[in-house]
Amino acid sequence: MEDIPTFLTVVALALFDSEGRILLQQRPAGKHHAGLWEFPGGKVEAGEFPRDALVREIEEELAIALDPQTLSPCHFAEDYGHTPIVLLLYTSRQAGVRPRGMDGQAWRWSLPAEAAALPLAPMDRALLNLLSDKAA
Ligand SMILES: Nc1nc2c([nH]c(=O)n2[C@@H]2O[C@H](COP(=O)(O)OP(=O)(O)OP(=O)(O)O)[C@@H](O)[C@H]2O)c(=O)[nH]1
Repeated sequence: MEDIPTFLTVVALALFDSEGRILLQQRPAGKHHAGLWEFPGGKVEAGEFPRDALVREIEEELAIALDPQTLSPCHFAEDYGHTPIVLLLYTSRQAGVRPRGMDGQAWRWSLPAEAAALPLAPMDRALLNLLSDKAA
């Protein structure tokens, strides 16, 4: 059997603030799905565990030192497009976070209803609906 994964694993974070808002970022120009809003995160690299990949991505993208102890596995989504992807969504309520867009990307805190009105990355609308009950 070939030692090649059949799908990409992507990890993403729904970070809640004390008002039940979620941190979203806009995919930068030049990337796949540029301009769409998403939960911060990215691809799990070979040899990495998902939550380590998430801590790395959040540091790289938003200069947030995420405490892994605050992470809870929450939902997953799948997209069987050209490159099949399984996205693992975690939540965190880590306090005192001050994001910086390290790729020059925009970011915002949004209530679930506000987030639903944004143009979202493909798998995110379903994930947002599942998250809405966790906002309060
Ligand atoms: N990070 C992230 N990716 C998402 C979300 N929803 C969703 O459909 N995706 C898709 O999952 C894939 C993740 O790739 P990515 O581009 O974020 O990963 P990465 O930062 O490691 O990519 P790179 O290779 O450009 O550095 C993209 O096709 C992206 O559009 C989401 O909420 N967060």
